[in-house]
Amino acid sequence: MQYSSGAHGIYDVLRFFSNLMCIMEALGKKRKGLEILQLSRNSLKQLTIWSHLSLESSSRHKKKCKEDDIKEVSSSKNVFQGIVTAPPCRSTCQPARGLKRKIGCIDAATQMGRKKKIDQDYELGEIIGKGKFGSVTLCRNKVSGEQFACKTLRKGEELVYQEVEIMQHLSGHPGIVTLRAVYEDAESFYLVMEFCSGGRLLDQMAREGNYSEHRAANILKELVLVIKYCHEMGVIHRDIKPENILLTSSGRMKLADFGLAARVSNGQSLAGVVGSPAYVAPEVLIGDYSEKVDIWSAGVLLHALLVGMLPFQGDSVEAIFQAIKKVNLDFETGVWESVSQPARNLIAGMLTRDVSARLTADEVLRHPWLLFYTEQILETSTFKSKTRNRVKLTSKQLTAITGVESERNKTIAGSFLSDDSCLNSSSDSSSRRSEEQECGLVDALAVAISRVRISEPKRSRLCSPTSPIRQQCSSNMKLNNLCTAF
Ligand SMILES: Nc1ncnc2c1ncn2[C@@H]1O[C@H](COP(=O)(O)OP(=O)(O)OP(=O)(O)O)[C@@H](O)[C@H]1O
Repeated sequence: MQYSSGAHGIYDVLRFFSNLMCIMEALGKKRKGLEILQLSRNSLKQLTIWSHLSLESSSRHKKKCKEDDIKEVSSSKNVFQGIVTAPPCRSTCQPARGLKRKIGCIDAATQMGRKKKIDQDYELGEIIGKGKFGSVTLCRNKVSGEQFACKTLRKGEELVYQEVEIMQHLSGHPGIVTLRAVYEDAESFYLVMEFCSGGRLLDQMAREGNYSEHRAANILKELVLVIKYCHEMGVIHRDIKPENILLTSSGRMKLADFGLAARVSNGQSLAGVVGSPAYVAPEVLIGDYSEKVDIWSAGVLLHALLVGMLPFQGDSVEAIFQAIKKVNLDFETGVWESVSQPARNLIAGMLTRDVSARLTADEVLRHPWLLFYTEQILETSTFKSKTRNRVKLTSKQLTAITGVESERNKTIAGSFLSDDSCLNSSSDSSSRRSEEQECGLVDALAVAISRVRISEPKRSRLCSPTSPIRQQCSSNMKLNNLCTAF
C-alpha cells in the first residue's frame, strides 16, 4: 500500500516534531511528488467505516481507510497540484500562503513539549474511546490538575502523521477540539486535547430522537462554520458525521477526528474513497471530488437530526452506495409533512448530486432557514404578540434574511402578512399557538426563498485554479493564536 498527500509538508512537520531518527523512518514511508489518491475495487471493499442503518442502531463498525493502489493521475484539468509550499515561519507569523507557515510556528512551541515524555507532565487515566490507530484516554495535568483527553496514535500509517499535522494546523478554532500538546516516543504520538465531557452528538441523537428545527439549525450553523473554516484552511474533513462531533460540558459542539482529513490546494480534487458509507457524497464514489463532500455529509446529518433517520439506507455498504447514487429523496410526504418548507429546501440544496449546484458553506450559512433560527431576527414584537393568526414579516426582516435590500422585499413582505393555514385560532394552548406562529413564519420563508435569487454557486478558492488559498482567521481568532495553539 502506498499513498501520499503532501509529502513535503509532512516532512517539514516531522523535521520539527522528531529527532533525526524519527525523520529518517518517516521519510522511508513517503513518496515524493504530486499525486492523487485512487482506490481499487478491492480496497473499496475494505472501506467499511460506519454504515449504520438507523440512528437507533448503536453498533459502530470501525472504519478502514486504507488507500490502496494509489496512482498518480495527471489530467489536463490539473486536478491535483500538490500541497502549497509556504515560506518558513517568521518570528511574528506574518500572513503567508500555505499550511507550513502556521505549522512552522506551532512546531517551535511543540518542540519544547516533546523534549519530555508525556508521563512527566500528565497522568494517564481510563480509556474513553478507541480508534483504529490507538485509543483515547483521560489524562490529568500534573501541575494544574486540569483534565484532558489523550489520543495515542501508533506511528506507521501515513494517515497518523497527517492527522497530527492537520490537528495542529486547525487547532485554535472554537468549533474544533483544541490540541493542547503533542508528545511522541519511538512508537506513538500523544495528542493532548481538550476533554469533551458531553460525549458524542450521535449518542445524544440516539437518546433524544428528532430535534426541533430551532435546535437542528443551531447545530448545523456551528458545524458549517467549522467546515467553512476547514475549507478556508485548505482542509477537507471527509468524515463529517455525528460520531465525530463531540460536545463540551456546556453543550457546545467540537469537530473531532481528522484521521481522514486531507489537505488541498487551489485547483485540487481528491480521489481516495474514504468516509462513512451513509454520509459519503456520490462524487466520492466516482473518485473525483472537492470540499463540497463535507456539505453533503452535513446535509445527511441535518436530515437525521430533523426526521431521525438517514436519507440513504441499505442492507449492505454496496446498497447504501447505490442509494446515494440513485435514490431521489421525497420531501413532500410522510415525516416531511411536519417539517417546514425552508428546512426541506436547505437539505435538498445540500444533498444535490450536481456538485456545482450544491450549496457552499457560505450559502448554507446565508440560507433563510438557518438565519431565521439562528439570528433571532424574527424575535420581534410581531412574533411575540398575542395576535393569533397574523404573521408579519417586514421588509427589514426580509432584508436581514436575504441580505438584499430592495423595493421587492416590501412587496414580498406585503404578500405574506398572514398564513392562516398553519394557524389555529381556536387553540387555547399558548405554546401551541407559538409553535403554530413559528410554523407560519417559517413556511412563509419558503415564499421568500423562491423569490429571492441566491447567487450562483461560487467556484470556491479550493476549486479555482487561479486563486490561491489565503490563510484566514475567523473573526474570533487572532492570527497569533493560530501560531501558539498549544
Ligand atoms: N477530546 C475528546 N474528548 C472526549 N472524548 C474523546 C475526545 N476525543 C476522542 N474521544 C472519544 O474517543 C473516541 C475515538 O476518538 P477518535 O474518533 O478521535 O478516534 P479515531 O481513531 O479516529 O476513531 P475512529 O476509528 O472511530 O475514527 C471518540 O468517539 C470519542 O468517544
